[in-house]
This record gives sequence, structure tokens and C-alpha cells, in this order.
Amino acid sequence: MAGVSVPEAPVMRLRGVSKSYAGRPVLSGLDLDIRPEVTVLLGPNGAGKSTLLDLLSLVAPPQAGMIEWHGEEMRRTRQVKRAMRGISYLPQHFSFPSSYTAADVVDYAAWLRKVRAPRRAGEVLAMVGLEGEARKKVRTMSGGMRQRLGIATCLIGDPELIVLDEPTVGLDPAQRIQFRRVLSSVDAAVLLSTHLVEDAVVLADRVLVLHEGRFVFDGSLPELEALAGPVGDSPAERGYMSLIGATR
Ligand SMILES: Nc1ncnc2c1ncn2[C@@H]1O[C@H](COP(=O)(O)OP(=O)(O)OP(=O)(O)O)[C@@H](O)[C@H]1O
Repeated sequence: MAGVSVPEAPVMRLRGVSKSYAGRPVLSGLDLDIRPEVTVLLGPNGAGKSTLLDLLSLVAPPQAGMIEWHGEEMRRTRQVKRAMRGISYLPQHFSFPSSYTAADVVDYAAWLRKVRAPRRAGEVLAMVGLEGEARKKVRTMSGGMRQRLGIATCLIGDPELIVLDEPTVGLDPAQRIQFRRVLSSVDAAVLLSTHLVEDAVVLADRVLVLHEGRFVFDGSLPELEALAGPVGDSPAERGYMSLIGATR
């Protein structure tokens, strides 16, 4: 119908997803549709962000509820393996062999992910501002360079969903701007977790706030800012603080 915009079909859909560790609920009945946009997941320590990202990357199954990839419910290992080809995941803690060069790391990641026609290492390294560093060894890189190398490994093979756990840790302000450029240049759904409300301000098309295993917010940055209470340094931070009930 003319004038009515139809939202793109979700890449991934979660319905009633729950997860517990040793009987202690960490995620409780989450519903989520992921579309090709940059979604920033905020939440305090222990909110369940990393646990949720493990589920989104299909590394771990939920104990209740269901996950769909392009409308297909993930029930069998075969389905999960096929879907995983379209998903890149950078965990919070990762390391690469110290004797590898940046190009070795990218080639190795392509091999691990069974990417048939990987982008050339130089291309993904350039996307994260590591052009000219292809022959630099991991052991000689700064923390920020390693972080960008990790992000580069997620860009090979044109993934449809990129899941990044705290990717901005270790990036300085200039590198954060570079990272924003990278995200705006990739043609994929991106979901990243962070502790920094500022990351949501700079990067997010959509903001999710997870608190005690439940979504307490799912909306745009202006909608988050509209919730601003008295605590915090910026409108977005004040909105976030009021959602998680912070009093300091
Ligand atoms: N493998 C595990 N076994 C037992 N408990 C776990 C396990 N992984 C996480 N937890 C617990 O589940 C809760 C949520 O952890 P999770 O790492 O998902 O939170 P988070 O929001 O990512 O936290 P942070 O911001 O500190 O990284 C925490 O209480 C954590 O201790």
C-alpha cells in the first residue's frame, strides 16, 4: 500500500527464551526480533548480556522457548550448523596465537568458519583501520589493535548477523569513530553489548536494556532519552539509569 512502510522480515526471532545456571534464572522469557540494523544491548554487570549473546550466536541453546533463523526454528544440530554460517560472533574474551600476523588471523578465521570465498584479508583489515598492518604479529599489537583485529575476523564471509560482546573495550575515541564507520558500512544485522551508554548514543539504531534477565527497554535513542530521570550525565544515561533503578 502506498505510503505504508513494511518492516523487513527479522533475520532472527526469539520467543519466550529462558536460561538458568544451576537452577538460577539468568534470562526469563525473552522475545526479540533482530533486523538488519545496529542494536546496542545495555545492561548492568550480571544482567545476562553475555548469556544472551551466546544464545543469539547459537553457541548455546536456550532451556525454554525457541529461536528462529529466517523463519526456521532451530531444533536440530544440522539446522544450527547451517545457520551459523551466516553468523559472526566475537566473544568478550578472545585471543589469537601471538606468532600469527594479522593476515594469518583473518585467514585462519575464514578457514574455521568454512567461508568458501572469504573477503581478502587486506579488505577486512582496511575496514577496521588496520590497512598496512597485515604482516604485523599479534604479539606486537596494542590492545586496541587486537580488538580491531577481532572485529575484522567477524567481517569475512559477508555474515547476515554480527554479534559482538563488548567490542568497544580498549578502543580510544578515534578508534570508536572508526568502529562506527565500520558498522555503518556492513550490510548485516549487528547486535553488540556494552557497558557504555555513550556507545548507544553513537552507534545504535535501536537500544535494548536488559536488567535482571528481562528487557526493560526496546526502542530508539530519543525514546530512551525521553525517560531521563535525575541521575546521570547525559539524557541517554539518565534514561538508562531510571530504567535500572539506579539511585547514585
Ligand atoms: N557458565 C556459567 N555458570 C554459572 N553461572 C553463570 C555462567 N555464566 C554466567 N553465569 C552467571 O549468570 C549471570 C549473568 O552473567 P552474564 O555474563 O550473562 O552477564 P553480563 O550481563 O554479560 O555481565 P557482565 O556485564 O559483567 O559481563 C551472572 O550472575 C553470572 O555469574
